[in-house]
Amino acid sequence: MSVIYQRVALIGLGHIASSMFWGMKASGLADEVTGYARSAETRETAREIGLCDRVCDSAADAVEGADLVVLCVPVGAMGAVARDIAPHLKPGATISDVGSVKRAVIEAVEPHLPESVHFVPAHPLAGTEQSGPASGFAELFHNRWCLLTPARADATEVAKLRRFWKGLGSKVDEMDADRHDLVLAVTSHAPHLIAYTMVGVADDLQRVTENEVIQFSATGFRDFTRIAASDPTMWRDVFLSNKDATLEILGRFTEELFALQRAIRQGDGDHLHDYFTRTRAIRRGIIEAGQDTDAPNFGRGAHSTGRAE
Ligand SMILES: NC(=O)c1ccc[n+]([C@@H]2O[C@H](COP(=O)([O-])OP(=O)(O)OC[C@H]3O[C@@H](n4cnc5c(N)ncnc54)[C@H](O)[C@@H]3O)[C@@H](O)[C@H]2O)c1
Ligand SMILES: O=C(O)C(=O)C[C@]1(C(=O)O)C=C[C@@H](O)C=C1
Repeated sequence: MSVIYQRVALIGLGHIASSMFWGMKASGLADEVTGYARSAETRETAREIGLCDRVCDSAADAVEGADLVVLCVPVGAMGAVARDIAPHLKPGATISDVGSVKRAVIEAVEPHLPESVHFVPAHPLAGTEQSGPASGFAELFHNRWCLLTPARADATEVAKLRRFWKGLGSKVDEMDADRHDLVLAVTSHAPHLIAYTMVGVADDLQRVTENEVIQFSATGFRDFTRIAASDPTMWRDVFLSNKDATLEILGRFTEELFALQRAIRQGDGDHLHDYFTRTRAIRRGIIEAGQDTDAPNFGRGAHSTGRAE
């Protein structure tokens, strides 16, 4: 891979930024990567582990001369960061972000940006329950989608950012920001809230059963505990920033849950069996379409229908 942006600035040096940095180094996508994080402790850790070619003590220094600036902070902090860096941006630079919500980020960031820069918000659909500067790894984005929701940019700059994310190993697509927020409310935000709730319920119960819940927890529940270990600041901001879509999905979820609850109470086995048959077919369809790269049989007889470039 050849260099796509001479200088890249990462603002916020946590899980996603560190994965981007190691990925850029592995693929040679940038000549120099500068970084800034708000806490002195994070900047110190970054220096110790060699995260970024240059760690700066201010966001202004980090973005000076950068061709690509990526905001990698919690969604609720994006607006304030954009306001702070705006006067220091290089004309012609592309500003992007990795926030899990797109409409709220566009509304918070765009008003601060000078006319002379491009703004191409992005969301890599990849991550783990880890956070912080030491948690990143170069392969995080491999074979994962990265969705771009261009706000103010010409086609050449959007295409350049597409190439950049492809260079990090992602499949890239474009989406309208509102559509993105609704889709992600279904596939990521509501499931996280459900995992948080289930682990909270188990914790309450544990006080009654003294450790049995965790000791004998099955694989499904362990997956819930992994998700529920995700960063509290990040997820607080996601729910507060994607309020309408999340509440819409949770409303539908609650209706379905009540229907299943009634079927159990009334002994309506047909309802339960039909429902589970439908959901099983959905999972199998995803695997057959080759869209679940984690599935044990991925790549065996699977064909891709993705629109990745
Ligand atoms: N973790 C995931 O699974 C995942 C996946 C895709 C997208 N995202 C999005 O990526 C962004 C970063 O998430 P992460 O997982 O890397 O979080 P993280 O907690 O690992 O890192 C966030 C970093 O931002 C810094 N920070 C916080 N407020 C700041 C501010 N005002 N100014 C400067 N730095 C500040 C923190 O010190 C930390 O270094 C979030 O917007 C999140 O929604 C996360
Ligand atoms: O695998 C996980 O731990 C994740 O939660 C990653 C995940 C997701 O829901 O898939 C979480 C939030 C992001 O915005 C993108 C990816």
